[in-house]
Amino acid sequence: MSDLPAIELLRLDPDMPIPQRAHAGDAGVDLCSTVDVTIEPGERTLVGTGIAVALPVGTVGLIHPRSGLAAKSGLSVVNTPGTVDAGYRGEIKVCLINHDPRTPIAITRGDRIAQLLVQRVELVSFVEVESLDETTRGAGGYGSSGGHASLHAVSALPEEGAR
Ligand SMILES: O=c1ccn([C@H]2C[C@H](O)[C@@H](COP(=O)(O)OP(=O)(O)OP(=O)(O)O)O2)c(=O)[nH]1
Ligand SMILES: [Mg+2]
Repeated sequence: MSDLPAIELLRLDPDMPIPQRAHAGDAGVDLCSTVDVTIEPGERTLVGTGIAVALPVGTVGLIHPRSGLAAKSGLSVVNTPGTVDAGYRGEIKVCLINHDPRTPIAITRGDRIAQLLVQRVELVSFVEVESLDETTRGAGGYGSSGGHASLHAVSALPEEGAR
């Protein structure tokens, strides 16, 4: 499926399964937690996956949340997507967060808690210049193109008495 050679993978925890695609052609392989842990609402925790890999230079591992768990329980990854550098040989860990405001999330050892994608990445260099070329966007960003009028956070509205 990929032009890249099979990626060397070490199981630091031999009980963990080799990360698998749920379906052929899926972008990510699922990563499992090595620990039992309960994450309280709004809390985060770093969990091990028992897996280490040797990614080829010119690729990056990206750790994404699983959408089903996100929708059902509010489980996500704090630094989504997590970046696994090609030179990293340590255990892949996942910084999980419970976004649900009320309900704790119980993780059991072996649960599939996140997914790892491997992508090619450009290892560009940078050159300092005096000015940049002109574009139609220019320095406009952070909403400069409009269209979010109805999406402002409630806290951004003026106080009741001030309206
Ligand atoms: O979700 C993640 C993110 C990172 N890592 C590992 C692999 C990665 O190569 C290393 C460093 O990650 P990153 O560069 O994002 O963190 P940093 O805070 O900049 O640490 P460092 O100073 O080690 O680069 O930590 C993980 O295991 N899981
Ligand atoms: Mg870094």
